[in-house]
Amino acid sequence: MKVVTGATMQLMDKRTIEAFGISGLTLMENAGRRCTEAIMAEFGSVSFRKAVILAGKGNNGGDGYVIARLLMEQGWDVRVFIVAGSDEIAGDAAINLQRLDTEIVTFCPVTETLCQCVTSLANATLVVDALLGTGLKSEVRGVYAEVIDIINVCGKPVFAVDIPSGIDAGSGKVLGKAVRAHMTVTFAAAKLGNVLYPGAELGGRLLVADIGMPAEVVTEAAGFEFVDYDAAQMLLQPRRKQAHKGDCGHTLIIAGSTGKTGAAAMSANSAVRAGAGLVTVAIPASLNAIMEVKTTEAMSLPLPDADAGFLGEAAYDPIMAVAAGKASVAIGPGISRNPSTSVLVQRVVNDLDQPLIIDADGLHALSENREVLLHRKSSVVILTPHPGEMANLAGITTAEVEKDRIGIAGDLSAKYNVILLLKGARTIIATPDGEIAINGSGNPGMASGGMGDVLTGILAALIAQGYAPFAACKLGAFLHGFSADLVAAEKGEIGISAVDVQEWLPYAFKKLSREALPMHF
Ligand SMILES: NC(=O)C1=CN([C@@H]2O[C@H](COP(=O)(O)OP(=O)(O)OC[C@H]3O[C@@H](n4cnc5c(N)ncnc54)[C@H](O)[C@@H]3O)[C@@H](O)[C@H]2O)[C@@H](O)CC1
Ligand SMILES: [K+]
Repeated sequence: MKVVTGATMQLMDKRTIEAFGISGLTLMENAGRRCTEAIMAEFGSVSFRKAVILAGKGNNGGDGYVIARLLMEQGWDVRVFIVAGSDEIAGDAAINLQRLDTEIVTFCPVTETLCQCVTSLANATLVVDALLGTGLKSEVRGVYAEVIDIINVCGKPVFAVDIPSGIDAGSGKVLGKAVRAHMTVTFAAAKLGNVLYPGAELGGRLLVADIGMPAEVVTEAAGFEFVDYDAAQMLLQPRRKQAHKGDCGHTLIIAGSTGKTGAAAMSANSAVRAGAGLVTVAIPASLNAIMEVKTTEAMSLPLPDADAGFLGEAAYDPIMAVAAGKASVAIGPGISRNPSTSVLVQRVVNDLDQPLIIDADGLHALSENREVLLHRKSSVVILTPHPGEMANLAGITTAEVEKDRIGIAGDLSAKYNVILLLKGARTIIATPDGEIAINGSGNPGMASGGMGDVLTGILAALIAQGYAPFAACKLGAFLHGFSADLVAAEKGEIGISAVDVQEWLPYAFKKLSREALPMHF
């Protein structure tokens, strides 16, 4: 699904009107009609049908007037409250306002005029939020903020036009105060504010409506890819019926140290569950016995131990030897932050030419010597930081990362010529040539240790199976979250463990597959 900023949507509107001769009035009519259809689909069968429409002074309000007219045509009782004076409404919105019976319209430019609105809401079937859309420019204050409070406490289903009022369409952030909607109908393409948190949560169920914008305007607009179920399904490749393990790739995972053998085991076992043909997990020799127990399908490879259960430079030669011919190499989960381990990671990342996935303590090692990324031999490097690791890599604070996740991920990806997968609620995947994908799966139950190790294993396995790097990251991030969603559907969100997500991966693949189940004769 395509996602754009509010500013891009305004350019798309402009191009549609100027280059294709489709008027703003037509777009507004279509927008209002699509919203009305969605309302009728949801509430058309209720016996008492009263809509209270709260409109702002701009075109979002204009959509609200169209909805008012069309719902009245369907026999609804409609009341429109406009948070502005009558002289403030202009353009297409004014034309649609004139089409309404003046008796149903009340202007509420100041707080004192809001009591009628509150009274009217008491017996409403639903409230339509047409206060502010992509034109929101600043923090919501004054009478707009009070109306948002009224909407949020009224206890009625809330239908948001384009985006919940108060959400910044370019970031999903709440500008001062925002409406909490049950459902949002957005137009032509989703806005970032519809899919990024907290906007995504405040919008409720999202529908993207076709308002007659030419397909080329939508496809050619600068934007982002939202990886939802349909998009992930398109990425999943069927496996050849004659496939053998040699076709499915051999991945090497270099991981683990004393106290963190679980990270190595989860990465290795997740690579198995994500379909790698063969998995070798390279660990410090003193941990081999426990690794043999924690992994069954994966082969463990004991490496020279620097001391009590961590790797140092003595492991460099054996790693280079065993990595030869591997389809992918993952390095970092639980590998420790010992100085000698960090030096080893830096040398290995510098010298290996296999596709690399670098996570966790591996990223810490790179933060201490970022130049390695510029001098490395491998043409495919995927970094999978969480916001704290990203902050270290970029030399900024975690708060700064969270302020502009897409921008920071994009910048670092271009700077180091790597695919940057920035984890979090709505994982961002950035490529050096400027592509950005946003993952749509996952749930708060994933906020627990080990989830990143599972993702590393999934990515290592997908790359080993021959997926192109960007496709592997999009599909891998989706499967990771989708598997957790399947676990949550069964067990609930709280208490989900990373191993649960690992073990549900085959079900996630199965649910995503377009293939019929194999028939056995
Ligand atoms: N041709 C078009 O441009 C179309 C626009 N459409 C609708 O129009 C919306 C965008 O319309 P507009 O650009 O008129 O803007 P909005 O209707 O989103 O904003 C309304 C007005 O609020 C003001 N404003 C900004 N921040 C504010 C704040 N914090 N507090 C109070 N007022 C604030 C702005 O100055 C603007 O005049 C879209 O979200 C969509 O709903 C649709 O009708 C489809 C076609
Ligand atoms: K709105």
